[in-house]
Amino acid sequence: MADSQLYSRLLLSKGAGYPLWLPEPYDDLPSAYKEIGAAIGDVGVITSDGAFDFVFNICVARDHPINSVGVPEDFEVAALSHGDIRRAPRHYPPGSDVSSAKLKKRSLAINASSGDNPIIPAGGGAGFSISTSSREAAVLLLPDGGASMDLRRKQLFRDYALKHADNWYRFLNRDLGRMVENGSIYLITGVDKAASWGVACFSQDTSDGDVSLELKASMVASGNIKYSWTSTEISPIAARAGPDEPGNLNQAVFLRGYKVMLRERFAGLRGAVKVSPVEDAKPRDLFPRKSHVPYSDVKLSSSRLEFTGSGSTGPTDGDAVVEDFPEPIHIYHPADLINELILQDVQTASVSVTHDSDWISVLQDESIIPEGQELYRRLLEKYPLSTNEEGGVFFNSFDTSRENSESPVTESAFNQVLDQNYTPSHNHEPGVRLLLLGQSESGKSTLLRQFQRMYDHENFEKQRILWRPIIQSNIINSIRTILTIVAPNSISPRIDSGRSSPAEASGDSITVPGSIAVPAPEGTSNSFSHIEALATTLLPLLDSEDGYKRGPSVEQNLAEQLIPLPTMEINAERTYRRSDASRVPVIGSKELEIETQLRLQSMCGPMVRLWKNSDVQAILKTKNIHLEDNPGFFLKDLSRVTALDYVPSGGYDVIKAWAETAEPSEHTFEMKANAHSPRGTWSIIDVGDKWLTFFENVSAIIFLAPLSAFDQCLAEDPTINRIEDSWAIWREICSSILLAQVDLILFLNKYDVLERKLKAGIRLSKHIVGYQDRSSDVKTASTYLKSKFTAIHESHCPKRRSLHSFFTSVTDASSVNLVSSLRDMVVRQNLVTSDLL
Ligand SMILES: Nc1nc2c(ncn2[C@@H]2O[C@H](COP(=O)(O)OP(=O)(O)OP(=O)(O)O)[C@@H](O)[C@H]2O)c(=O)[nH]1
Ligand SMILES: [Mg+2]
Repeated sequence: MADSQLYSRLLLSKGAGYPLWLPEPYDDLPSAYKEIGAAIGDVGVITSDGAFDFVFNICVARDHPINSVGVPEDFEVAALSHGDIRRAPRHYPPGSDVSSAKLKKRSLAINASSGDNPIIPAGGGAGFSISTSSREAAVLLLPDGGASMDLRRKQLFRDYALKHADNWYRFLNRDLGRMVENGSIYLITGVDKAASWGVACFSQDTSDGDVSLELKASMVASGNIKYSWTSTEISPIAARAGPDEPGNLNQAVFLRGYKVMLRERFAGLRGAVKVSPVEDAKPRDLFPRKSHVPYSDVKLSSSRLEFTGSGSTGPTDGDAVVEDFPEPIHIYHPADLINELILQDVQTASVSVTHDSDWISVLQDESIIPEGQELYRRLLEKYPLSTNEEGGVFFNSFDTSRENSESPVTESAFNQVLDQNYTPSHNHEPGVRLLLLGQSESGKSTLLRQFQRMYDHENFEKQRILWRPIIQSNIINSIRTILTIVAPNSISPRIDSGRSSPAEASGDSITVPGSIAVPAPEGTSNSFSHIEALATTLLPLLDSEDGYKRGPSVEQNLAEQLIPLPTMEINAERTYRRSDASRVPVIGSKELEIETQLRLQSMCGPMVRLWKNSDVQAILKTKNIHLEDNPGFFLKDLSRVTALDYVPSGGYDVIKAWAETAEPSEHTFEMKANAHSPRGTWSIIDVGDKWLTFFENVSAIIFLAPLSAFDQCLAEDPTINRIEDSWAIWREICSSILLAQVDLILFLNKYDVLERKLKAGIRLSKHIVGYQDRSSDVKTASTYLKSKFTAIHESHCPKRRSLHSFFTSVTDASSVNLVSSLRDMVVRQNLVTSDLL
């Protein structure tokens, strides 16, 4: 089987439409077409090498440059209304794959030691490696992601196709001499497009260990990234990558539409139709051995095609019959046999159309698509076959009552649709796309919440209650931190085993390796036994956290409108995340949440006493622990947040709550017009630590650097100061060639905490050697830290660009104003072209 056939056959079962082995537009097509690639309204055929051979488009006028090949005689424009096209610009996030088999995928590390320019494609690292142990597989890899667009009002095209089918075949075969087989004409109603892709497939008789491939990025002269496959196992794998000239979102990886078939008007032909039993059918068996080529008046003399002349059993009116393919390469498309079977069953019909969504809707999670006859059987069970007055037949999978209520077509609305369909790729991404970057706990999610609070207020309000388990977990964490320091002997056995009972734990004989022994300040033995007693009382609380089941992160649970992005394996050296998974707040069941709230309420008194205890405060101070500045600190609000009817407040609790971002997510906001900025859609991506994977079509990056982290080290490497780590990430972002065009906004965050720490006497010079003996006031310190960031920016940017930097405390309500001025700035600085807003 040809590679293209194997590939499409394996990926058809994914239900995304017809997969193209050759996503790039053919070179000889009109340049206006090549720029945008396949689009809604295209009429063409799938070729045996797995491409879409475009002929004309029904949505634009006959003299549109796209229709330079010509249009059928009775051509009329298929008029669409505004809103008829549903667009999902980021349907495929960068680094996505569509694969027929289980795949191990990894982003490749950039080899920093090679001294190469760091090329960081959108997919992260220097490309991807994939491997599978399956016997056969087809895979589509989209390093830069992809968009999808679909016609909402498909009925319009269905009726159009039924009406014009005859004309189309006449035009293609008689006028253009294309010799397209009956059933092959495809009217496109939906397409998935990408700017880059890799496709691969193989099939081998025996499974011989893993098959692996690497899709690697390289930069071409235009400055764009091009991908190519490398493999050590050339033999069984067919693989392609493209495009050759990257830059446009014009590569069609999946098509959806109507397949159109005419009734074969000759008895001899109908008799030749052979339908194989479903169980042992192979793709080529599913097609008639004689193919009908309607309206061809070409004298066919090749061995493949034979014109059988006129006569009672042969074609007349210039029709041709393709006879006896020596090794026919039929392009397998599920809709083809369905159309044939429909026409067999409905003898009065002269033309049949089947939409891809019809057969997709009867797929049942199968790894290989069932044969057409089985699909036809399922379709008959699900939808009625309907005919129209002109002799057209189709599966009626639509709610026709809705069809009649469609809004009338207007000229301007139609033009808008054309614009949507035919504007060049860089204009395809409407609105502002902001990427939030920065080391862990830098304030990315907090800033996002400020955006949500301001611009998606209704949802933000609705979601407040969902933060309660997170806040519960934050409180318990704070108590655990205190007890670990002030009463290690009481709680450490629990930390170790998580299971020992309070009776066991309180025994003096238990020795705890690694626990911190804090000497009791003189004359405080009474107080210390009081602390021990409090610790024993509070121990069950620590257990209650252990009862939390691992679950999705709060970001995943929060809102339906969040678009989850895929988790990718990222090179460990490039993650700046602490690896302590036990710190990830998780959400358990509602019952557990209520139970925990009850416990918290019943222990509110002991918790307050523990926190307020002067010895506890003294010990924390001696050990330089400033709990108030730790993420998720709620001990000052205990009586409020432990109330049974507690609902987190939006302005304070939700903003202060601490939940490590486990999964990247994208959030969309509809921004209303204000005095400075027009209306527009903004999307903000909070990537957690998976940041290398996402920067396609980003308008600006907001980099958050927590200034207060100057006295902290990375948990995973205590030799690295967190501020220095921030500088290292910043350097990497500034120097990236691929980000050279992206505007950078620097948030020097947690200014409030920096100020408190300095006032508390923590000296910057003790932790940042270069600070030397400068003054310890917050102004001097913050200006110094900022100058380090700006110097890195200046010396590492591949080309000059301005930097917008701010001192921020994104937890403060005032940062809402900053967010709104940021909005104006993003617009003013022309970070996006104004026509998009
Ligand atoms: N006081 C203060 N706290 C802040 C500030 N910014 C963030 N925080 C707190 O710091 C903690 C971490 O903030 P997040 O927004 O979760 O940090 P992040 O960058 O999303 O962290 P990850 O998801 O782990 O990568 C939260 O508890 C915030 O309330 C700030 O400017 N001032
Ligand atoms: Mg976060």
